[in-house]
Amino acid sequence: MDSSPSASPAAAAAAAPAAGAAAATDRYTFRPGLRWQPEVEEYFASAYGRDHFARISEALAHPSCYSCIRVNTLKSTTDTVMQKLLKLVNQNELSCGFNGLKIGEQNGGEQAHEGSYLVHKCPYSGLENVLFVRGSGPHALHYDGQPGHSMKEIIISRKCAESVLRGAQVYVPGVLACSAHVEKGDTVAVSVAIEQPVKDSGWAVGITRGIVLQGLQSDAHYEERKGLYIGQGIAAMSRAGIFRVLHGVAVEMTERVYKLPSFNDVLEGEIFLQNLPSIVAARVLDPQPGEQILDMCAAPGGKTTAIAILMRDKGEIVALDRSHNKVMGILKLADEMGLSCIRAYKLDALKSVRKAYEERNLGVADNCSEAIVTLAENSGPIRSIIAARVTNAAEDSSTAIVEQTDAKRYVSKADLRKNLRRMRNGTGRSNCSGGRVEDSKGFFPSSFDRVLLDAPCSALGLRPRLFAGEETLESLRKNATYQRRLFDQAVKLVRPGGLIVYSTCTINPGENESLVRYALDTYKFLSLGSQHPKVGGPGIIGSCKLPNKAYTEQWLTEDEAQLVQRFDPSSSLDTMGFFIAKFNVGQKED
Ligand SMILES: C[S@@+](CC[C@H](N)C(=O)[O-])C[C@H]1O[C@@H](n2cnc3c(N)ncnc32)[C@H](O)[C@@H]1O
Repeated sequence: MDSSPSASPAAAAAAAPAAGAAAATDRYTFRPGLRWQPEVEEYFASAYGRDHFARISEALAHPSCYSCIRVNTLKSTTDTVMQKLLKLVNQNELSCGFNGLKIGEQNGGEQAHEGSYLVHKCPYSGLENVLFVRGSGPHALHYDGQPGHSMKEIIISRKCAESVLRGAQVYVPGVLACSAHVEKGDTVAVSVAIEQPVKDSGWAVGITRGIVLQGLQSDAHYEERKGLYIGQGIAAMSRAGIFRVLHGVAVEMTERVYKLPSFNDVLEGEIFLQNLPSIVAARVLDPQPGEQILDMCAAPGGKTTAIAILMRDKGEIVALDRSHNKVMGILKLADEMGLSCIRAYKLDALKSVRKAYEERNLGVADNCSEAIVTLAENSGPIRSIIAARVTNAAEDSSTAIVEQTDAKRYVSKADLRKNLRRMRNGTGRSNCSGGRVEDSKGFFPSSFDRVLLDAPCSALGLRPRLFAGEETLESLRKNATYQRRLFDQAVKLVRPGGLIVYSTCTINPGENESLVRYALDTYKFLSLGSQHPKVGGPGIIGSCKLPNKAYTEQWLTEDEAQLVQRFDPSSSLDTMGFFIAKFNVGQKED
C-alpha cells in the first residue's frame, strides 16, 4: 500500500463544492475535509465500512452543536443551575449569539417541544445532573469585503482554529499570517492553515509566521484555504503588535460558523463543562460513598470530580497523573468544587503497584523509612488529624506507625516533614503547599474497590479535529501497547469482587475492542459487566488483518459487543468518539 500522505476520499467528498456553487462564494465557507494517512484510513474503513467512516470523518471535523454541563449536586441542584443558565442566556451572557430562542426557531423550523429552551435537561435516566446548552451552526457567513478590494485576513494555526470553533477568541500565538496594514479595530476574515502533503516527506503547514498576505492567489496556501474560513472578527491589535507581543487576544470573533456558549467564569464550582460520554463513564463506575477508588490517569480531573460527587464526597479517591502541573490542576479543581475526598499524587501509573515484600518490612521501626497511615474516615479534617498523629509519632522516633482501620497509605519521612510544615502554614488554596504536589510510591495489590483507567490514547474522537494525518498504524499500535501495560496495573490494584472501568476518547478499535479482547483472554477472572446508563451503541465485532502487517487484530464477539459502549461522532447524539468497557473482577489467581 502507498503510505505517502494524500487527501482521503472522505476528505475529498467533504471538500467537494456543491454543484453550481459560484467560486467566489465557495471560497469563504467552512467545508473542512479530514486527512488521514492512507493506511490508517484503510484500516478504519475496514472496521466501520467506507461510507460509515466517511460520515465519522466528516463529523469529527465539526464541533458538536451543544455544550454539556454537569451540575455539582453537592453545591446546587440541576433545577437551580438550569434557571441560572436560562437567565444568563436571556441576558446574552454566554456569548452564544442568540438569546431566549426556542430550539425550533433557532434551527429554522425543527420541531420544538413546549418549554424546551436552549438549556434543557439530559433525557437519559441516571444522568439527571446533566444539562445541555444548545449552540448553532454551521452558519453561512457574509464576509465584509469592500467591492473591488480584497478583504483583510488573518490565517491561524489548526490548533488555534479548533479552539475558536469551540468558542474561544484568537490568541496571539495562534496567528500565522496577516494582511498588510491591519490596524486595531479592523474587521478581518479568519481562516485556518492545515497541514498539506509534502512529496515524500509527510505533512507541513508551509507558512512562515509573520508573512504578509496580499489577498492574491499568490498568497501562501491561497487555494488550500478555500472552504476553511471559520468566521470574522475585530483585530484587537495592529499587525505589528500581533507579531511583537507574546500573548493576548489578537482577534475578537464577531461572526462564527459555529456559535457555542462560552462558560468562562460562569457558575464556578457549581458546574463543570464535560462531554456526555465522560459523564457516563464516571456513572458506569458506580462509585459508592465510603469506597476506595483509584483514578489512574486523572488529569485534568473531570471524571475524578464526577466520581467524588457521586460518592457524596465520602470515601477516598486516589487520583494519579504523571504530570506535576496536571496534578496541581486536579487539586485546584477539587478545591473549586469543594471536594475533600480526592487525594491527588504525581505518579507514573505504570509504576503504581508496590511489591508485596515492602509490606512485610513495614512496621520494623529501625529498618523502615516509612509510616503506615490509615484513613479511619475520609474527610478534610481527618487528613489533618492524620498529619498530626504522624507528626507526633515522627517526632518520637524515626518511624511512625499509625493505627489502621481499613485502608493503608504509605508516607515517607519527607512527606511527614511536609505534613508538619502544612500543619504550621496551612494548605493554601490549591491544597498543595508551596506549589508542590505529593509524590506517591504506589499502592499494594488489591487496594481499591474500583479502578477507573481513562487511558491516554490517540484521542481520535475529539471534536473538532481538522487534521488526522499525524497518526500512523505504528503510532496507534504503540498506544495500544501502552494501554495494555496500564491495564495490567489496574488489574493488580483492584480487589477481588471489585470493578474496573476502561475508557478512551478514540474511535480506534485497536485501543478499544482490542484492549477488551486482551483483557478477557489474559485474565480469566475478568468478565464484562452490563453498563448503566447505556447511551452509546455496541462495540465492533470480528477481527481485522492489518494492511502490510503480520498480525490480525481481534475484536469482540456479538455478546461482548452488546456489553460495551461506543459513542459514534456521526450518530444523532452528536457527541465525541468515546469507548467504555466495564469489567467485573472475580477471584484472582495467585
Ligand atoms: C485521557 S487523559 C485523562 C482525562 C481525565 N481522566 C479526565 O476525565 O479529566 C489521560 C491522562 O493520562 C496521563 N498519563 C499518561 N500516561 C500516564 C502514566 N503513565 N501515569 C499517569 N498518568 C499518565 C496524562 O498526563 C493525561 O493527563
